[in-house]
Amino acid sequence: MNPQTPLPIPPNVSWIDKLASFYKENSIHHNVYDSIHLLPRYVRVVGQSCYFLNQDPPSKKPNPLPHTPSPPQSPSQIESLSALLESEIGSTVTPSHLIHGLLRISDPNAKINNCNLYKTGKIVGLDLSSALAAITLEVTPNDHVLDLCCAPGGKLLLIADILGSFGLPSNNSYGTITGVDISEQRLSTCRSILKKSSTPSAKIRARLYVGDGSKFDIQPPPDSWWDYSYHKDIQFAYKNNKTNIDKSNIPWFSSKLLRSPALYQESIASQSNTNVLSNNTKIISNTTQHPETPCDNINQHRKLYDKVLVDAECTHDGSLVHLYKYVNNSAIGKLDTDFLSPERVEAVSNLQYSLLINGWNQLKVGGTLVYSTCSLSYKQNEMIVAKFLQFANNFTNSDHYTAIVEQPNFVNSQPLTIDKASIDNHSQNSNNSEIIHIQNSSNHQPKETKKRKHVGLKTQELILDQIYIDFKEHLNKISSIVNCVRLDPRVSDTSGMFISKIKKLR
Ligand SMILES: C[S@@+](CC[C@H](N)C(=O)[O-])C[C@H]1O[C@@H](n2cnc3c(N)ncnc32)[C@H](O)[C@@H]1O
Repeated sequence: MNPQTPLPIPPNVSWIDKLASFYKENSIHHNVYDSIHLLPRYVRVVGQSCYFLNQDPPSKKPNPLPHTPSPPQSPSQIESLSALLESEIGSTVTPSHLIHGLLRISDPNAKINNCNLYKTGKIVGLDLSSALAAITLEVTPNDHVLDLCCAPGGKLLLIADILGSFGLPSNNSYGTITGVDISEQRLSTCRSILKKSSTPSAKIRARLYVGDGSKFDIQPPPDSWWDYSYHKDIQFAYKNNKTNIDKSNIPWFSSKLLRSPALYQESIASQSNTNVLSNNTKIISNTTQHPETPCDNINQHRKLYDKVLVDAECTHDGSLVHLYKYVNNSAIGKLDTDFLSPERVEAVSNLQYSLLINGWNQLKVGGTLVYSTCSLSYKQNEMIVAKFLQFANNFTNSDHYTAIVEQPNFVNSQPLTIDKASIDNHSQNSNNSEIIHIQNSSNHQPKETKKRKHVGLKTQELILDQIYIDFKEHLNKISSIVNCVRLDPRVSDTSGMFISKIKKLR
Protein backbone atom coordinates (compact mmCIF):
# COMPACT_ATOMS: atom_id res chain seq x y z
CA MET A 1 0.00 0.00 0.00
CA ASN A 2 1.20 3.49 -0.73
CA PRO A 3 -0.88 5.83 1.43
CA GLN A 4 0.61 8.86 -0.31
CA THR A 5 -0.99 8.04 -3.61
CA PRO A 6 -4.45 6.61 -3.11
CA LEU A 7 -6.66 6.33 -6.13
CA PRO A 8 -9.11 9.19 -5.88
CA ILE A 9 -12.75 8.28 -5.65
CA PRO A 10 -14.08 9.45 -8.99
CA PRO A 11 -16.06 12.66 -8.83
CA ASN A 12 -19.03 11.21 -10.63
CA VAL A 13 -21.13 9.66 -7.91
CA SER A 14 -24.02 8.20 -9.86
CA TRP A 15 -22.03 4.97 -10.22
CA ILE A 16 -22.07 4.52 -6.46
CA ASP A 17 -25.82 3.93 -6.55
CA LYS A 18 -25.46 1.42 -9.36
CA LEU A 19 -22.73 -0.42 -7.58
CA ALA A 20 -24.48 -0.20 -4.22
CA SER A 21 -27.65 -1.74 -5.60
CA PHE A 22 -25.62 -4.47 -7.32
CA TYR A 23 -23.83 -5.19 -4.06
CA LYS A 24 -27.10 -5.30 -2.20
CA GLU A 25 -28.82 -7.57 -4.69
CA ASN A 26 -25.86 -9.88 -4.75
CA SER A 27 -25.13 -10.03 -1.04
CA ILE A 28 -21.74 -8.37 -1.31
CA HIS A 29 -20.48 -6.09 1.41
CA HIS A 30 -20.82 -2.46 0.45
CA ASN A 31 -17.30 -1.48 1.40
CA VAL A 32 -15.55 -3.84 -1.00
CA TYR A 33 -14.95 -1.11 -3.55
CA ASP A 34 -13.18 1.07 -0.95
CA SER A 35 -10.26 -1.36 -0.87
CA ILE A 36 -9.18 -0.15 -4.28
CA HIS A 37 -7.07 2.33 -2.33
CA LEU A 38 -5.18 -0.48 -0.68
CA LEU A 39 -4.55 -2.95 -3.44
CA PRO A 40 -1.09 -3.43 -4.87
CA ARG A 41 -0.51 -4.30 -8.51
CA TYR A 42 1.19 -7.47 -9.63
CA VAL A 43 3.16 -8.39 -12.72
CA ARG A 44 4.53 -11.74 -13.73
CA VAL A 45 7.98 -12.39 -15.11
CA VAL A 46 7.38 -14.08 -18.44
CA GLY A 47 9.08 -17.36 -19.21
CA GLN A 48 9.04 -18.38 -15.57
CA SER A 49 7.26 -21.28 -14.04
CA CYS A 50 4.85 -20.15 -11.37
CA TYR A 51 4.65 -22.07 -8.14
CA PHE A 52 4.40 -21.56 -4.42
CA LEU A 53 7.52 -20.66 -2.58
CA ASN A 54 6.35 -23.16 -0.05
CA GLN A 55 8.63 -23.37 2.93
CA ASP A 56 6.89 -26.20 4.68
CA PRO A 57 8.27 -29.72 4.47
CA PRO A 58 6.88 -31.28 1.29
CA SER A 59 5.49 -34.26 3.19
CA LYS A 60 3.27 -32.03 5.28
CA LYS A 61 2.22 -29.59 2.65
CA PRO A 62 2.98 -30.98 -0.76
CA ASN A 63 3.94 -28.55 -3.43
CA PRO A 64 0.98 -28.27 -5.79
CA LEU A 65 3.35 -28.72 -8.68
CA PRO A 66 5.15 -31.92 -7.79
CA HIS A 67 7.33 -31.89 -10.88
CA THR A 68 8.33 -28.28 -10.66
CA PRO A 69 11.95 -28.10 -11.71
CA SER A 70 14.40 -25.75 -10.10
CA PRO A 71 13.54 -22.21 -11.03
CA PRO A 72 15.02 -21.17 -14.34
CA GLN A 73 15.95 -17.82 -12.93
CA SER A 74 17.55 -17.61 -9.55
CA PRO A 75 16.00 -15.48 -6.82
CA SER A 76 18.79 -12.97 -7.35
CA GLN A 77 17.85 -12.65 -11.05
CA ILE A 78 14.26 -12.07 -10.06
CA GLU A 79 15.52 -9.51 -7.54
CA SER A 80 17.45 -7.68 -10.28
CA LEU A 81 14.42 -7.66 -12.53
CA SER A 82 12.38 -6.34 -9.66
CA ALA A 83 14.93 -3.55 -9.07
CA LEU A 84 14.93 -2.73 -12.77
CA LEU A 85 11.15 -2.43 -12.80
CA GLU A 86 11.28 -0.30 -9.67
CA SER A 87 13.66 2.12 -11.34
CA GLU A 88 11.48 2.23 -14.45
CA ILE A 89 8.20 2.94 -12.72
CA GLY A 90 9.49 4.84 -9.70
CA SER A 91 7.62 2.96 -7.00
CA THR A 92 8.42 0.08 -4.71
CA VAL A 93 8.55 -3.34 -6.37
CA THR A 94 9.23 -6.54 -4.46
CA PRO A 95 9.31 -10.18 -5.56
CA SER A 96 6.25 -11.95 -4.21
CA HIS A 97 7.01 -14.05 -1.14
CA LEU A 98 4.20 -16.30 -2.15
CA ILE A 99 4.62 -17.17 -5.80
CA HIS A 100 7.79 -17.50 -7.79
CA GLY A 101 7.91 -15.15 -10.75
CA LEU A 102 5.36 -12.64 -9.47
CA LEU A 103 6.37 -9.07 -8.61
CA ARG A 104 4.33 -6.91 -6.29
CA ILE A 105 4.08 -3.19 -7.01
CA SER A 106 2.92 -1.32 -3.96
CA ASP A 107 1.52 1.68 -5.80
CA PRO A 108 -1.98 0.94 -7.09
CA ASN A 109 -1.52 3.76 -9.63
CA ALA A 110 1.60 2.31 -11.16
CA LYS A 111 1.55 2.30 -14.94
CA ILE A 112 3.40 -0.60 -16.44
CA ASN A 113 2.37 -0.26 -20.07
CA ASN A 114 5.02 2.32 -20.84
CA CYS A 115 7.96 0.59 -19.29
CA ASN A 116 10.50 -1.29 -21.37
CA LEU A 117 10.18 -4.55 -19.51
CA TYR A 118 6.54 -4.63 -20.51
CA LYS A 119 7.07 -3.46 -24.08
CA THR A 120 9.72 -6.09 -24.66
CA GLY A 121 7.50 -8.83 -23.28
CA LYS A 122 9.58 -9.56 -20.19
CA ILE A 123 6.68 -8.93 -17.85
CA VAL A 124 2.90 -9.04 -18.14
CA GLY A 125 0.28 -7.70 -15.77
CA LEU A 126 -1.22 -10.54 -13.74
CA ASP A 127 -2.90 -10.20 -10.39
CA LEU A 128 -1.97 -12.59 -7.60
CA SER A 129 -5.57 -13.82 -7.57
CA SER A 130 -5.34 -14.84 -11.24
CA ALA A 131 -2.06 -16.62 -10.62
CA LEU A 132 -3.69 -18.53 -7.75
CA ALA A 133 -6.60 -19.58 -9.97
CA ALA A 134 -4.26 -20.92 -12.65
CA ILE A 135 -1.95 -22.64 -10.17
CA THR A 136 -4.93 -24.40 -8.61
CA LEU A 137 -4.98 -26.60 -11.73
CA GLU A 138 -1.71 -28.18 -10.55
CA VAL A 139 -0.43 -28.64 -14.06
CA THR A 140 2.02 -31.50 -14.59
CA PRO A 141 4.34 -32.12 -17.56
CA ASN A 142 2.08 -34.23 -19.75
CA ASP A 143 -1.17 -32.43 -19.09
CA HIS A 144 -3.36 -31.35 -21.95
CA VAL A 145 -5.03 -28.25 -20.58
CA LEU A 146 -8.19 -26.60 -21.92
CA ASP A 147 -8.82 -22.93 -21.14
CA LEU A 148 -12.40 -22.21 -22.18
CA CYS A 149 -12.47 -18.41 -21.74
CA CYS A 150 -8.84 -17.64 -22.34
CA ALA A 151 -8.55 -14.06 -23.56
CA PRO A 152 -6.70 -11.81 -23.03
CA GLY A 153 -4.52 -14.67 -21.89
CA GLY A 154 -2.82 -13.94 -18.57
CA LYS A 155 -3.60 -17.37 -17.18
CA LEU A 156 -3.04 -19.14 -20.50
CA LEU A 157 0.46 -17.71 -20.77
CA LEU A 158 1.20 -18.67 -17.19
CA ILE A 159 0.10 -22.26 -17.88
CA ALA A 160 2.12 -22.35 -21.12
CA ASP A 161 5.14 -21.17 -19.14
CA ILE A 162 4.62 -23.84 -16.48
CA LEU A 163 4.43 -26.48 -19.22
CA GLY A 164 7.43 -24.97 -20.97
CA SER A 165 9.44 -25.05 -17.76
CA PHE A 166 9.17 -28.82 -17.61
CA GLY A 167 11.48 -29.02 -20.59
CA LEU A 168 11.11 -30.18 -24.14
CA PRO A 169 8.77 -32.87 -25.41
CA SER A 170 11.87 -34.88 -26.16
CA ASN A 171 12.41 -34.88 -22.40
CA ASN A 172 9.04 -36.52 -21.83
CA SER A 173 7.06 -33.38 -21.39
CA TYR A 174 4.15 -33.45 -23.79
CA GLY A 175 1.73 -31.04 -22.23
CA THR A 176 -0.26 -28.55 -24.30
CA ILE A 177 -2.67 -25.72 -23.69
CA THR A 178 -5.74 -25.09 -25.83
CA GLY A 179 -7.30 -21.66 -25.45
CA VAL A 180 -10.82 -20.78 -26.58
CA ASP A 181 -12.53 -17.41 -26.60
CA ILE A 182 -15.63 -16.13 -28.31
CA SER A 183 -14.09 -12.77 -29.04
CA GLU A 184 -11.64 -12.74 -31.92
CA GLN A 185 -10.53 -9.28 -30.93
CA ARG A 186 -9.65 -10.36 -27.40
CA LEU A 187 -8.06 -13.53 -28.73
CA SER A 188 -5.72 -11.43 -30.89
CA THR A 189 -4.44 -9.84 -27.72
CA CYS A 190 -3.83 -13.33 -26.41
CA ARG A 191 -2.00 -14.24 -29.61
CA SER A 192 0.14 -11.09 -29.34
CA ILE A 193 1.20 -11.81 -25.79
CA LEU A 194 2.04 -15.37 -26.76
CA LYS A 195 4.05 -14.19 -29.75
CA LYS A 196 5.76 -11.36 -27.93
CA SER A 197 6.35 -12.93 -24.60
CA SER A 198 6.63 -16.60 -24.63
CA THR A 199 9.69 -18.76 -24.68
CA PRO A 200 9.80 -21.21 -27.61
CA SER A 201 9.21 -24.21 -25.45
CA ALA A 202 6.06 -22.60 -24.02
CA LYS A 203 4.91 -21.16 -27.32
CA ILE A 204 4.82 -24.44 -29.21
CA ARG A 205 2.38 -25.86 -26.67
CA ALA A 206 -0.37 -23.34 -27.22
CA ARG A 207 -3.18 -23.38 -29.75
CA LEU A 208 -6.00 -20.88 -29.84
CA TYR A 209 -9.54 -21.21 -31.17
CA VAL A 210 -12.21 -18.59 -31.70
CA GLY A 211 -15.37 -20.26 -30.49
CA ASP A 212 -18.13 -20.65 -27.98
CA GLY A 213 -16.70 -22.30 -24.89
CA SER A 214 -20.08 -23.73 -24.00
CA LYS A 215 -20.01 -25.81 -27.20
CA PHE A 216 -16.33 -26.30 -27.95
CA ASP A 217 -15.49 -29.97 -28.32
CA ILE A 218 -12.22 -30.24 -30.20
CA GLN A 219 -10.00 -32.88 -28.66
CA PRO A 220 -6.53 -32.31 -27.28
CA PRO A 221 -3.80 -32.27 -29.93
CA PRO A 222 -2.88 -35.64 -31.39
CA ASP A 223 0.55 -37.06 -30.70
CA SER A 224 1.49 -35.99 -34.19
CA TRP A 225 1.32 -32.43 -32.84
CA TRP A 226 5.00 -32.89 -32.11
CA ASP A 227 5.73 -33.89 -35.66
CA TYR A 228 6.41 -30.88 -37.84
CA SER A 229 5.21 -32.63 -40.97
CA TYR A 230 1.74 -32.85 -39.41
CA HIS A 231 1.61 -29.05 -39.29
CA LYS A 232 3.10 -28.67 -42.74
CA ASP A 233 0.56 -31.09 -44.19
CA ILE A 234 -2.32 -29.29 -42.57
CA GLN A 235 -1.06 -25.96 -43.78
CA PHE A 236 -0.59 -27.31 -47.28
CA ALA A 237 -4.03 -28.90 -47.34
CA TYR A 238 -5.58 -25.74 -46.00
CA LYS A 239 -3.87 -23.47 -48.50
CA ASN A 240 -4.77 -25.76 -51.38
CA ASN A 241 -8.32 -26.08 -50.26
CA LYS A 242 -8.18 -29.84 -49.84
CA THR A 243 -11.55 -31.16 -48.90
CA ASN A 244 -10.34 -34.15 -46.93
CA ILE A 245 -9.35 -31.99 -44.02
CA ASP A 246 -11.67 -30.89 -41.26
CA LYS A 247 -11.00 -27.20 -41.15
CA SER A 248 -12.96 -26.68 -37.98
CA ASN A 249 -10.18 -28.51 -36.15
CA ILE A 250 -7.48 -26.20 -37.36
CA PRO A 251 -6.48 -23.75 -34.67
CA TRP A 252 -6.97 -20.09 -35.29
CA PHE A 253 -3.43 -19.71 -34.00
CA SER A 254 -0.56 -22.05 -33.33
CA SER A 255 3.09 -21.22 -33.34
CA LYS A 256 4.98 -21.03 -36.61
CA LEU A 257 7.80 -22.83 -34.87
CA LEU A 258 5.78 -26.02 -35.13
CA ARG A 259 5.94 -25.89 -38.90
CA SER A 260 9.66 -25.64 -39.23
CA PRO A 261 12.24 -27.52 -37.20
CA ALA A 262 14.88 -25.12 -38.47
CA LEU A 263 12.99 -22.14 -37.13
CA TYR A 264 12.51 -23.88 -33.85
CA GLN A 265 16.16 -24.78 -33.45
CA GLU A 266 17.18 -21.26 -34.34
CA SER A 267 14.78 -19.88 -31.83
CA ILE A 268 16.01 -22.20 -29.10
CA ALA A 269 19.57 -21.25 -29.87
CA SER A 270 18.75 -17.59 -29.43
CA GLN A 271 16.95 -18.26 -26.20
CA SER A 272 18.97 -16.92 -23.32
CA ASN A 273 17.42 -19.24 -20.72
CA THR A 274 19.48 -22.19 -21.80
CA ASN A 275 18.94 -23.87 -18.47
CA VAL A 276 15.22 -24.06 -19.18
CA LEU A 277 15.65 -25.56 -22.60
CA SER A 278 17.82 -28.54 -23.04
CA ASN A 279 20.14 -28.72 -26.01
CA ASN A 280 18.16 -31.53 -27.45
CA THR A 281 16.34 -29.83 -30.29
CA LYS A 282 14.86 -32.96 -31.82
CA ILE A 283 11.61 -32.07 -30.19
CA ILE A 284 9.89 -32.01 -33.52
CA SER A 285 10.55 -35.26 -35.21
CA ASN A 286 8.71 -37.74 -37.32
CA THR A 287 8.74 -40.38 -34.66
CA THR A 288 7.48 -38.65 -31.57
CA GLN A 289 5.26 -40.93 -29.51
CA HIS A 290 3.79 -39.90 -26.23
CA PRO A 291 4.28 -42.92 -23.99
CA GLU A 292 1.10 -42.38 -22.01
CA THR A 293 -1.25 -41.20 -24.70
CA PRO A 294 -2.31 -43.59 -27.41
CA CYS A 295 -1.92 -42.49 -31.00
CA ASP A 296 -5.00 -40.94 -32.49
CA ASN A 297 -7.11 -43.56 -34.03
CA ILE A 298 -10.70 -43.18 -35.04
CA ASN A 299 -11.51 -46.50 -33.43
CA GLN A 300 -10.28 -45.37 -30.09
CA HIS A 301 -12.17 -43.38 -27.52
CA ARG A 302 -12.32 -39.66 -27.78
CA LYS A 303 -9.39 -38.04 -26.06
CA LEU A 304 -10.27 -35.65 -23.25
CA TYR A 305 -8.34 -33.03 -21.34
CA ASP A 306 -6.42 -33.62 -18.12
CA LYS A 307 -7.15 -30.15 -16.82
CA VAL A 308 -9.82 -27.63 -17.68
CA LEU A 309 -9.92 -23.99 -16.69
CA VAL A 310 -13.29 -22.26 -16.86
CA ASP A 311 -12.36 -18.69 -15.97
CA ALA A 312 -15.82 -17.62 -16.88
CA GLU A 313 -17.19 -14.40 -18.26
CA CYS A 314 -18.73 -12.58 -15.30
CA THR A 315 -19.84 -9.20 -14.01
CA HIS A 316 -16.22 -8.32 -13.11
CA ASP A 317 -17.34 -6.70 -9.89
CA GLY A 318 -14.41 -8.15 -7.94
CA SER A 319 -11.93 -6.63 -10.33
CA LEU A 320 -11.90 -3.20 -8.78
CA VAL A 321 -9.40 -1.79 -11.24
CA HIS A 322 -11.76 -2.84 -14.01
CA LEU A 323 -14.69 -1.15 -12.29
CA TYR A 324 -12.58 1.91 -11.65
CA LYS A 325 -11.80 2.25 -15.36
CA TYR A 326 -15.48 2.19 -16.22
CA VAL A 327 -16.33 4.61 -13.52
CA ASN A 328 -13.52 6.95 -14.42
CA ASN A 329 -14.44 6.96 -18.08
CA SER A 330 -17.94 7.91 -17.07
CA ALA A 331 -19.19 4.83 -18.92
CA ILE A 332 -21.78 4.37 -16.21
CA GLY A 333 -24.58 3.32 -18.51
CA LYS A 334 -22.34 0.64 -19.95
CA LEU A 335 -21.31 -0.46 -16.46
CA ASP A 336 -24.96 -1.03 -15.73
CA THR A 337 -26.00 -2.76 -18.94
CA ASP A 338 -22.78 -4.64 -19.61
CA PHE A 339 -22.07 -5.78 -16.11
CA LEU A 340 -24.24 -4.99 -13.15
CA SER A 341 -27.89 -5.02 -14.15
CA PRO A 342 -30.02 -7.95 -12.90
CA GLU A 343 -30.66 -8.96 -16.55
CA ARG A 344 -26.95 -9.15 -17.17
CA VAL A 345 -26.39 -11.20 -14.01
CA GLU A 346 -29.10 -13.59 -15.13
CA ALA A 347 -27.68 -13.96 -18.64
CA VAL A 348 -24.13 -14.29 -17.46
CA SER A 349 -24.96 -16.92 -14.84
CA ASN A 350 -26.70 -19.02 -17.50
CA LEU A 351 -23.60 -18.74 -19.65
CA GLN A 352 -21.38 -19.65 -16.71
CA TYR A 353 -23.36 -22.77 -16.03
CA SER A 354 -23.18 -23.84 -19.71
CA LEU A 355 -19.45 -23.19 -19.78
CA LEU A 356 -18.95 -25.25 -16.64
CA ILE A 357 -21.01 -28.15 -18.00
CA ASN A 358 -19.12 -28.16 -21.26
CA GLY A 359 -15.77 -27.89 -19.47
CA TRP A 360 -16.82 -30.89 -17.43
CA ASN A 361 -17.70 -32.84 -20.58
CA GLN A 362 -14.25 -32.17 -21.99
CA LEU A 363 -12.49 -33.35 -18.81
CA LYS A 364 -11.21 -36.88 -18.42
CA VAL A 365 -11.92 -39.01 -15.37
CA GLY A 366 -9.33 -38.25 -12.71
CA GLY A 367 -8.91 -34.76 -14.11
CA THR A 368 -9.27 -31.40 -12.41
CA LEU A 369 -11.46 -28.50 -13.44
CA VAL A 370 -11.06 -25.03 -12.00
CA TYR A 371 -14.08 -22.79 -12.18
CA SER A 372 -13.21 -19.19 -11.36
CA THR A 373 -14.67 -15.73 -11.79
CA CYS A 374 -13.61 -12.24 -10.82
CA SER A 375 -17.06 -11.64 -9.36
CA LEU A 376 -17.95 -11.76 -5.70
CA SER A 377 -21.59 -12.56 -6.36
CA TYR A 378 -22.90 -15.86 -4.97
CA LYS A 379 -25.15 -16.30 -7.97
CA GLN A 380 -22.16 -16.51 -10.25
CA ASN A 381 -20.05 -18.58 -7.93
CA GLU A 382 -21.30 -20.90 -5.18
CA MET A 383 -24.72 -21.09 -6.78
CA ILE A 384 -23.28 -22.18 -10.10
CA VAL A 385 -21.05 -24.76 -8.47
CA ALA A 386 -23.91 -26.04 -6.30
CA LYS A 387 -26.18 -26.38 -9.32
CA PHE A 388 -23.42 -28.14 -11.19
CA LEU A 389 -22.71 -30.57 -8.34
CA GLN A 390 -26.36 -31.37 -8.16
CA PHE A 391 -26.33 -32.14 -11.88
CA ALA A 392 -23.07 -34.11 -11.86
CA ASN A 393 -23.91 -36.20 -8.79
CA ASN A 394 -27.56 -36.54 -9.44
CA PHE A 395 -27.68 -40.00 -10.83
CA THR A 396 -25.13 -41.61 -8.61
CA ASN A 397 -25.34 -43.19 -5.22
CA SER A 398 -24.60 -40.52 -2.64
CA ASP A 399 -21.57 -42.50 -1.45
CA HIS A 400 -20.10 -42.44 -4.90
CA TYR A 401 -19.84 -38.92 -6.11
CA THR A 402 -18.84 -38.12 -9.64
CA ALA A 403 -17.73 -34.61 -8.80
CA ILE A 404 -16.36 -33.13 -5.61
CA VAL A 405 -14.97 -29.75 -4.76
CA GLU A 406 -11.51 -29.94 -3.23
CA GLN A 407 -9.81 -27.23 -1.30
CA PRO A 408 -7.09 -25.64 -3.43
CA ASN A 409 -3.66 -26.59 -2.15
CA PHE A 410 -2.73 -23.03 -1.41
CA VAL A 411 -5.40 -22.67 1.27
CA ASN A 412 -3.68 -22.31 4.61
CA SER A 413 -0.31 -22.85 3.03
CA GLN A 414 2.37 -21.18 5.03
CA PRO A 415 3.59 -18.62 2.52
CA LEU A 416 0.24 -16.94 2.43
CA THR A 417 0.97 -15.41 5.76
CA ILE A 418 4.28 -14.01 4.59
CA ASP A 419 2.72 -10.93 3.04
CA LYS A 420 1.53 -10.22 6.56
CA ALA A 421 2.49 -6.59 6.65
CA SER A 422 -0.01 -5.77 3.97
CA ILE A 423 -2.67 -7.92 5.62
CA ASP A 424 -2.17 -6.01 8.84
CA ASN A 425 -2.62 -2.80 6.92
CA HIS A 426 -5.85 -4.11 5.55
CA SER A 427 -7.00 -5.18 8.97
CA GLN A 428 -6.37 -1.72 10.32
CA ASN A 429 -8.39 -0.28 7.57
CA SER A 430 -11.33 -2.59 7.69
CA ASN A 431 -12.89 -3.21 11.05
CA ASN A 432 -14.09 -6.69 11.84
CA SER A 433 -13.04 -7.94 8.46
CA GLU A 434 -13.17 -11.55 9.62
CA ILE A 435 -16.86 -11.61 9.14
CA ILE A 436 -18.75 -10.42 6.16
CA HIS A 437 -22.25 -9.37 7.03
CA ILE A 438 -24.24 -10.39 4.07
CA GLN A 439 -27.59 -9.00 3.17
CA ASN A 440 -29.31 -11.76 1.36
CA SER A 441 -30.67 -10.82 -2.03
CA SER A 442 -34.04 -12.41 -1.43
CA ASN A 443 -34.37 -10.93 2.06
CA HIS A 444 -34.30 -14.32 3.69
CA GLN A 445 -32.66 -14.37 7.03
CA PRO A 446 -29.66 -16.66 6.92
CA LYS A 447 -30.78 -20.05 8.16
CA GLU A 448 -27.46 -21.66 8.46
CA THR A 449 -23.87 -20.63 8.23
CA LYS A 450 -20.80 -22.69 7.58
CA LYS A 451 -17.32 -21.85 8.72
CA ARG A 452 -15.09 -21.65 5.75
CA LYS A 453 -11.40 -21.11 5.27
CA HIS A 454 -10.55 -17.88 3.62
CA VAL A 455 -7.37 -18.60 1.72
CA GLY A 456 -5.53 -19.01 4.96
CA LEU A 457 -5.64 -15.31 5.67
CA LYS A 458 -8.82 -14.94 7.64
CA THR A 459 -11.72 -17.11 8.49
CA GLN A 460 -14.92 -15.73 7.14
CA GLU A 461 -18.44 -16.88 7.21
CA LEU A 462 -20.00 -18.05 4.04
CA ILE A 463 -23.69 -17.76 4.23
CA LEU A 464 -25.20 -20.55 2.27
CA ASP A 465 -28.83 -19.95 2.99
CA GLN A 466 -29.76 -19.26 -0.60
CA ILE A 467 -28.07 -22.42 -1.68
CA TYR A 468 -29.77 -24.35 1.07
CA ILE A 469 -33.13 -23.02 0.07
CA ASP A 470 -32.65 -23.98 -3.56
CA PHE A 471 -31.01 -27.30 -2.99
CA LYS A 472 -32.25 -28.40 0.37
CA GLU A 473 -32.88 -31.98 -0.59
CA HIS A 474 -29.39 -32.25 -2.01
CA LEU A 475 -27.59 -30.81 0.95
CA ASN A 476 -25.39 -33.81 1.46
CA LYS A 477 -24.31 -33.63 -2.14
CA ILE A 478 -23.21 -30.03 -2.04
CA SER A 479 -21.44 -30.06 1.29
CA SER A 480 -18.07 -29.96 -0.43
CA ILE A 481 -19.00 -26.53 -1.69
CA VAL A 482 -17.46 -25.13 1.48
CA ASN A 483 -14.13 -25.88 -0.16
CA CYS A 484 -14.68 -23.08 -2.62
CA VAL A 485 -12.44 -20.12 -1.99
CA ARG A 486 -13.06 -16.47 -2.47
CA LEU A 487 -10.45 -13.75 -2.39
CA ASP A 488 -11.96 -10.69 -0.84
CA PRO A 489 -9.99 -7.55 -1.75
CA ARG A 490 -10.48 -6.20 1.74
CA VAL A 491 -8.29 -8.88 3.24
CA SER A 492 -6.54 -10.76 0.49
CA ASP A 493 -4.22 -8.10 -0.92
CA THR A 494 -5.54 -9.09 -4.33
CA SER A 495 -8.29 -8.32 -6.73
CA GLY A 496 -11.59 -10.09 -5.98
CA MET A 497 -11.74 -13.68 -7.17
CA PHE A 498 -13.70 -16.87 -6.66
CA ILE A 499 -11.91 -20.19 -7.16
CA SER A 500 -13.32 -23.69 -7.04
CA LYS A 501 -11.36 -26.83 -7.79
CA ILE A 502 -13.55 -29.70 -8.95
CA LYS A 503 -12.29 -33.26 -9.29
CA LYS A 504 -13.85 -35.75 -11.70
CA LEU A 505 -13.93 -38.97 -9.78
CA ARG A 506 -15.65 -41.26 -12.25
C1 LIG B 1 -12.81 -13.19 -17.34
S1 LIG B 1 -12.39 -13.11 -19.03
C2 LIG B 1 -11.17 -14.36 -19.13
C3 LIG B 1 -9.81 -13.92 -18.69
C4 LIG B 1 -8.73 -14.89 -19.10
N1 LIG B 1 -8.95 -16.21 -18.56
C5 LIG B 1 -7.36 -14.41 -18.70
O1 LIG B 1 -6.74 -14.95 -17.80
O2 LIG B 1 -6.89 -13.46 -19.32
C6 LIG B 1 -13.76 -13.85 -19.78
C7 LIG B 1 -13.59 -14.11 -21.27
O3 LIG B 1 -14.68 -14.93 -21.67
C8 LIG B 1 -14.95 -14.66 -23.02
N2 LIG B 1 -16.26 -15.23 -23.35
C9 LIG B 1 -17.49 -14.71 -23.16
N3 LIG B 1 -18.42 -15.58 -23.60
C10 LIG B 1 -17.77 -16.67 -24.04
C11 LIG B 1 -18.18 -17.90 -24.60
N4 LIG B 1 -19.46 -18.20 -24.79
N5 LIG B 1 -17.24 -18.78 -24.97
C12 LIG B 1 -15.93 -18.50 -24.81
N6 LIG B 1 -15.49 -17.35 -24.28
C13 LIG B 1 -16.39 -16.45 -23.90
C14 LIG B 1 -14.83 -13.17 -23.10
O4 LIG B 1 -14.60 -12.77 -24.44
C15 LIG B 1 -13.64 -12.91 -22.18
O5 LIG B 1 -12.46 -12.81 -22.92
